Amino acid sequence: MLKAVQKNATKGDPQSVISAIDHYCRNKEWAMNVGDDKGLILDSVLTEVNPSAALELGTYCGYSTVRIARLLSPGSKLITVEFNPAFAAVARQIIAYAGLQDKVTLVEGPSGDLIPKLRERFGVKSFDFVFLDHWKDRYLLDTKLLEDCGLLQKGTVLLADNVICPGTPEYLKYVRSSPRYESRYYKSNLEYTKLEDGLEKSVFLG
Ligand SMILES: Cc1ncnc2c1ncn2[C@@H]1O[C@H](/C=C/CNC(=O)c2cc(-c3ccc(F)cc3)cc(O)c2O)[C@@H](O)[C@H]1O
Ligand SMILES: [Mg+2]
Repeated sequence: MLKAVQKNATKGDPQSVISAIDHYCRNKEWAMNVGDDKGLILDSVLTEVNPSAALELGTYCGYSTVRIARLLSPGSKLITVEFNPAFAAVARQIIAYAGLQDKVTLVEGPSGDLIPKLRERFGVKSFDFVFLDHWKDRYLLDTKLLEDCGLLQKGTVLLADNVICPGTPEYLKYVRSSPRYESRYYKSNLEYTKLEDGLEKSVFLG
């Protein structure tokens, strides 16, 4: 994937990096990026929220990191969390190739350990936007951890990938039944396939 970006994308042009990855993953080797179909929904929700402080759980190779960071207003920041050093190393290069390194802080380690430290380490008061795309059985745990750490404020938008495939049943049940969230499902398809998948947008009500 990184070679495809270096070969086919233009340095400093995030859209060309996104297109290079999508082309590679559609034609050469599937990978678990949010992809171009769900990516358009991510773009529109992000543009609507226009966050000054955004969090991504599960950087992987940085595809959604680039999608998010390219749409941030000047001065806004994205913190992305990844515990696999090999994936983090690739992501850093892809983020830098897109020229977005000044907007992105990639933190290496498990989300459960890092979330309670984000305030003291990065001076984050709270997040306006959270993209969940890491291990599916961590979505609910980490959402509750974000609540308990006071990192969500009234109006914070959580956007979760893969709520159908592979699926995140407990997380969905929680955000759809809790009076503290206003939740909505955006139907789409699993990246680079015709299978159904979708994103769940949940607004924290405080
Ligand atoms: C607690 C903790 N802390 C920090 N980093 C963490 C972390 N837990 C995981 N990570 C990191 O995040 C990524 C993991 C993403 C997991 N995503 C998926 O499993 C996934 C799978 C599919 C899929 C669908 C149909 C299939 F047939 C096969 C696969 C599609 C997707 O879009 C996915 O996101 C990966 O980079 C991992 O190191
Ligand atoms: Mg995903």
